[in-house]
Amino acid sequence: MSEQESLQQDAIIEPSSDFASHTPMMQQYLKMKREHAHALLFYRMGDFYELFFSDAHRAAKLLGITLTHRGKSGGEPIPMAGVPYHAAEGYLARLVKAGETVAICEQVGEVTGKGPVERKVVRVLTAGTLTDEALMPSHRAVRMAALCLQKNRIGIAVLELAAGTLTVQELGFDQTRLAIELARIAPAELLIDENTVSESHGLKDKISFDELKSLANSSTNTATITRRPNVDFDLKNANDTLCRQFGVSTLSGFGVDHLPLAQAAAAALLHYARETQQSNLPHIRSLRLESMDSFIALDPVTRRNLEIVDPLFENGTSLLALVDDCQTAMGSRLLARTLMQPLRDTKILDSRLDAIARLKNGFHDEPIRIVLKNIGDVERILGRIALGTARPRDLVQLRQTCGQLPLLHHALKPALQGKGWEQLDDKSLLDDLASQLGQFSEVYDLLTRAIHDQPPVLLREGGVIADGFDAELDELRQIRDHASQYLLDMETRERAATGINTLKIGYNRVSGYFIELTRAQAESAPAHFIRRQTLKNAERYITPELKTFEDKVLSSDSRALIREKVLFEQILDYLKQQLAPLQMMSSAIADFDVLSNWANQARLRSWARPTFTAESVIDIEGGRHPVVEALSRAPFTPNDVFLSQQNRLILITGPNMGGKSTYMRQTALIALLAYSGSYVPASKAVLGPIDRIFTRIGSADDLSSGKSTFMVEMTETAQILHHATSQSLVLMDEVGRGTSTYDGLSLAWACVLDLAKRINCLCLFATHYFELTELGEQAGIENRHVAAREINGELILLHQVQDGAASKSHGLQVAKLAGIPAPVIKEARGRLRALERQQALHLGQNDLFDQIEEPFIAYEKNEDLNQQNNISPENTQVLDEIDALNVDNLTPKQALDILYQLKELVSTAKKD
Ligand SMILES: Nc1ncnc2c1ncn2[C@@H]1O[C@H](COP(=O)(O)OP(=O)(O)OP(=O)(O)O)[C@@H](O)[C@H]1O
Repeated sequence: MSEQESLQQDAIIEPSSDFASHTPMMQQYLKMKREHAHALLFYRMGDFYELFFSDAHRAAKLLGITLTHRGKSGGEPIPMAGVPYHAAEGYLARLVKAGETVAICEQVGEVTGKGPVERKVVRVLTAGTLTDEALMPSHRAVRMAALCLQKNRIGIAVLELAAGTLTVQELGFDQTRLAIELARIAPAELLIDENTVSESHGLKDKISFDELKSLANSSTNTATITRRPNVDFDLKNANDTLCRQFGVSTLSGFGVDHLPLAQAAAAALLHYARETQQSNLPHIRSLRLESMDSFIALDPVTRRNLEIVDPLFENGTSLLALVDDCQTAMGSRLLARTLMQPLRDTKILDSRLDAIARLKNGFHDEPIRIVLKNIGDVERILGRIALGTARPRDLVQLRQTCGQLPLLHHALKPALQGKGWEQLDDKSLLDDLASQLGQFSEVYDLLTRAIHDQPPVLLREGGVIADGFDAELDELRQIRDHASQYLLDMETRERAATGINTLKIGYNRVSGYFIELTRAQAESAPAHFIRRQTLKNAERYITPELKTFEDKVLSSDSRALIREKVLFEQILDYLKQQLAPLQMMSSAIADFDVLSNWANQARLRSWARPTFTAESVIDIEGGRHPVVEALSRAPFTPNDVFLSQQNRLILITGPNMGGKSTYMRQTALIALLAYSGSYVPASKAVLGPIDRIFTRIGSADDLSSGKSTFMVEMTETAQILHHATSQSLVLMDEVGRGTSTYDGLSLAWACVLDLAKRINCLCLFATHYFELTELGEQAGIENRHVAAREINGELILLHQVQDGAASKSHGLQVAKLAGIPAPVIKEARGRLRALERQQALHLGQNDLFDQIEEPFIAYEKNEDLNQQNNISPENTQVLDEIDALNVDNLTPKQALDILYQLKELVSTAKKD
């Protein structure tokens, strides 16, 4: 067994508890590890980060790196794993993705030769506090949330550290609402008070720990749960913490002074961010109060079903992926946020739609988008500037962005002047945003003068600060680069001054630089030559000038680096002073990007501007499903939807593959897009208020939660029946199909009535139960169907939604299309007829599993029989019908009905 294998298999060695028995370096390590017990400690050793003891085992396992050992502790080898510092980012990214917290410990002191170099944990990386470019996805925001629960209320705070945005809300505790909020926020890390949560009691007995975990890790998000000290959530201190952060004496300006739990949650986030970043977070300058009532609520199931941000299947396309053609990463992230939280305030939406109209109609978005292409991710760059972790190339991108601002103002001009402007508003959003952009010519000038055109990735590599920016740095570089020329020049000068032509300037490691004269010439040495060394035939001197030069040359490289660092820090300090207007500029750019993107999408895809009304309606003409339309090669068939005060529920019937799900989803997506402030895939869309979108679409076994398909279906249905209101949009696809026919039918029946009559919501209900279409006679419920034709036995799906119920299911034809073998289809057809006959005869079957009264002949046998007797299947059917009749039990009305049916069968057979 190799040493590596034996180490992997060994029990994890813990450090000896006798502190004094460790080497000074190990003592330093252990002290630091004690302070960061829950983190993997990356301990800097020269060009490596090293991990020891159990950290080494863990890192070796997670990263697949070699586990070895360094030195001994209590007579045992110390397990060690290491990664080179210059390649650390990739490893860090993998660890954080795996949910680990990593403390980075750097050497901060000088090497003195006495004891270990001073070290300090400079940063702690956690899933929710990432800000490094290489560690986070560029198009997805990384957010961290904190929950503070007391009695029946909960405070929720959300921090996006890289962008410096902090939002809070406080609401009555309700698990469903919490689920909706966590799905909207999609935090990467969730902080909770260690005193209020336990494995056995969950969060103050209100929600079990497993439930909380599953809310934090819904189908659309994965979050690490981090327990934090109770004191971080202290209600009394929270106000102070926040006031200090924002430099105010009261929080009333933020509208949160009466929300102690929201404050406590926000304070907990700040404590954590400060601790992990070792920074006072200067870019977090305010706090925004949110209310979940300002958004259309979307639970995790609905987000998933509608494939808003993530597709249901790996190769699928989400709505976001389809419509995101933003030119900047900030724009893409804002677009995702916009779709994640559709707004209910139609005034804000209308102002955004006005802006899109103006951009789109005059084609003004095109030049804007061209300029935006050259703009960097300033939002995150500013975050790194504030945290002191900005890198040279961050400043290059900031410079480039500032350089683009005059071009952006120029590109905006026609849009601001109002050409192509439809519905003029007094106060235009575009004007507001343009005024927030600013010019930043000073920042641009400074960065142009200060930062090299193409600096290296890291400051410590040198060559970041441009030549000509700082005289001291220039001189140091000059000395370093031109030392030999300088010496030659000095030599020429000294020869001329002394008249000694053999004067030489030399260097050796012991004495450094010197001027050498022959013994004979030594007498002519001028007074400022200071004797250093006497040789057999020569004298060596130093001069003040040469001494200064020597000091400069010998240390010029490291001094140049130190000087560069000082200058870089000064530039960061200068930029920190400008954070507020720079952040405003970056947020305006993101807005322009999103608005231009919507304008471009609307034009490309022929989308129409939606209108909002106070009446509870959904009136869509020529609606299309944006993703199906874009991805399908065949032309998409547009369809109308009309739901109003009188028509609350549409029952949709029709064949499989007919387009029922597509029709329902497109209705929800049109509403979602409209309430995200976008044009929509329809020729007209008028929408009334919507408080929440619910979906019960498709189903997959949720084996991890131990729920069967039917159980999942019923749980989701129950949620809807409990929580939908008259302003909710509800999509129900084939409810009841997961159980026996009659059970399912009865449930679906009762659900339709409850949705339409009691809840009175806006509802689309797709079903294969034709019996349900009877309900279409009732007030508020309307039958519609997806049309299909059978021509010469071939099924043609028209995807057109028409009034009335479907007349036929065509299930077997669709099965045939799907490639079910012909004998199976034939068998199914026979079975179907028998079933239909029984239904027609009102013999009633309690359950599909009951024995059908009539003995059924297997299809092969049946076929033989038909051939023998030369009886067509239709004839057999008619004869079977008659044979199965129990004439004595029939009422005159039933007898007449059967006669009609038989006649229908015969005439259909004749036509075929
Ligand atoms: N309006 C339309 N225009 C063009 N193609 C469409 C339209 N609606 C649906 N389709 C196509 O038909 C396919 C099936 O649609 P959909 O899944 O909505 O059918 P369905 O009626 O819900 O089927 P099932 O009852 O089997 O669930 C879609 O994937 C799409 O390719």
